[in-house]
Amino acid sequence: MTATRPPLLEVEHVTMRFGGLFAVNDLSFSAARKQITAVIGPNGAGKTTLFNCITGFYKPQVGRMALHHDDGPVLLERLDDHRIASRARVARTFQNIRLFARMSVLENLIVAQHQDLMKASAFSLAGLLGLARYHKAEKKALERARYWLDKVGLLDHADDEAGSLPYGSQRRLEIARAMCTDPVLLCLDEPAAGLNPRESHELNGLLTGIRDEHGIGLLLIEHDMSVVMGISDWVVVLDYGRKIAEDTPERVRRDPAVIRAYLGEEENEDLPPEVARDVEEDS
Ligand SMILES: Nc1ncnc2c1ncn2[C@@H]1O[C@H](COP(=O)(O)OP(=O)(O)OP(=O)(O)O)[C@@H](O)[C@H]1O
Repeated sequence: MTATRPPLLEVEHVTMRFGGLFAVNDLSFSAARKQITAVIGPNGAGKTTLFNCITGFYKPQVGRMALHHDDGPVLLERLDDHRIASRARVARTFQNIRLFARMSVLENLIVAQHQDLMKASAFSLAGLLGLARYHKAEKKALERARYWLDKVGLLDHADDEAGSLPYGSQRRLEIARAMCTDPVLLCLDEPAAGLNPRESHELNGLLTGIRDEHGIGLLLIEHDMSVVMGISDWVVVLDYGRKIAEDTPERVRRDPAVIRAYLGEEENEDLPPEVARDVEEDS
């Protein structure tokens, strides 16, 4: 008999309080390998706080977050953010782009691999002595950077200043930078924010490509429902820090609790367009 493999990420009873406010309240869900799991919910529902817990920026007061590698689980709540990136191999992008604006596009991707390069250089010694293993690591870092620049369509801009790129390209560069750290879980905080419909469509292709070709898990916070409904395999819905639904995109958008959370006491115009269309069709 073969034991069932656990999901990639298991979040169990996570609670994060700020004073008396429960930003995330007794939240449990899991995210699978080779799948895109979206976390959605109205403003203030607790999505970013959840990401901050998973990536070590916050320590939840209660709960367990296990990332299952082939050699066993890593408990994220026990690690600081650097170890979560390097040991657990969780990468993230931010709601507000955080690139090194004055560095070149390529340099941003090399800096992201700083950890590997430092190790290979024995913390500068091997680099200073010109040892082969450092050159090998340096070559690998460059190859990886070029691979991801090609994937996000920025190879021709490798030498441009990152801050000079159009907004949509900076978003793609952030994703490339996160992928250069070779994660098993990629957390994306509103990657489609500020993108036009064409860029949003391209983003969908990039993210499904990462899922299908690289076999990692993606955790996605997104308000753009065309992205959520178009590419997610599973959707977790938060409201006031609590999980109110989790299901496939098709079922979640018809869920009365989800519709109510987005509607509040207001009229349909507050609904994401994809959900509003379903409500109209159903009525
Ligand atoms: N550092 C903090 N200190 C105090 N309260 C906070 C802090 N961070 C978040 N909150 C509160 O926690 C709640 C959840 O916020 P969070 O940013 O996680 O929501 P969100 O779902 O990501 O919202 P949005 O979609 O607007 O980005 C909100 O009421 C917010 O004001």
